[in-house]
Amino acid sequence: MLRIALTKGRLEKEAVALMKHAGYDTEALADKGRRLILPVGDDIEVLLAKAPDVITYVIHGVCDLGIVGKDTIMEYGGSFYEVLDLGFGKCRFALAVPKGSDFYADGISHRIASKYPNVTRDYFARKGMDVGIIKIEGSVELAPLVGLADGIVDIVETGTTLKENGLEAIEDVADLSARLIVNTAAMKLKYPAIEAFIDRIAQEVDQ
Ligand SMILES: Nc1ncnc2c1ncn2[C@@H]1O[C@H](COP(=O)(O)OP(=O)(O)OP(=O)(O)O)[C@@H](O)[C@H]1O
Ligand SMILES: O=P(O)(O)OC[C@H]1O[C@H](OP(=O)(O)OP(=O)(O)O)[C@H](O)[C@@H]1O
Repeated sequence: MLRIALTKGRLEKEAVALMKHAGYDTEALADKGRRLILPVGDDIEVLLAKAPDVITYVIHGVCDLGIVGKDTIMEYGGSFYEVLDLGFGKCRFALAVPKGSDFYADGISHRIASKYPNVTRDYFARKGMDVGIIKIEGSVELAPLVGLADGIVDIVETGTTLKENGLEAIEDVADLSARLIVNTAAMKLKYPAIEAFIDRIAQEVDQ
């Protein structure tokens, strides 16, 4: 039996579609109601969790595999194998500021709001810049609008949220997409089953 932690929300639908195209029986996932653990055929069960919790379940070994965004992997890290770029959930991390503002002008403070403080710290550390980081849980675009921050590091997909709130991306931080991760011990102990799953999914991703 393999147990897979799947990020619920935005990544869920495409992850389920990918498994279905790979030949897995995803009927229970399509009609899940409020259930959080769903069977996929006889040999797999899928657990639905918030993104950072997917990593927690995989690291602790209660799930063998996980499907999670690269954003979450970059922010939380941990010891696991990242085996496949699943090719959906494509977006990017960007640094965005109020349109027309000069973030790097002399005398400007560098307060950055983000749901991803570690990613933000690492990004500016690589530039040799010490910035103030304000952790925000969502709708991060609000922070510069009300003067809480000078800029944000956040996910950008279409750019609509930035545009409609008078912000502009000035630097790309990283390309993001959904990834398949594997618990390190499970990779050894359940290798044949895990390899078979990775192969079937990888074939679909390539197409
Ligand atoms: N605009 C977006 N475009 C593409 N992928 C996105 C976008 N926003 C988030 N994602 C991806 O989907 C994952 C889950 O995002 P989702 O918004 O469903 O959950 P969340 O970030 O935990 O927010 P919430 O608290 O609203 O559930 C993110 O970790 C990221 O990988
Ligand atoms: O470039 P866009 O296509 O506009 O997408 C980007 C938005 O999507 C995400 O927010 P989400 O809807 O998950 O809400 P949140 O801000 O509460 O996390 C992200 O944090 C941006 O706000």
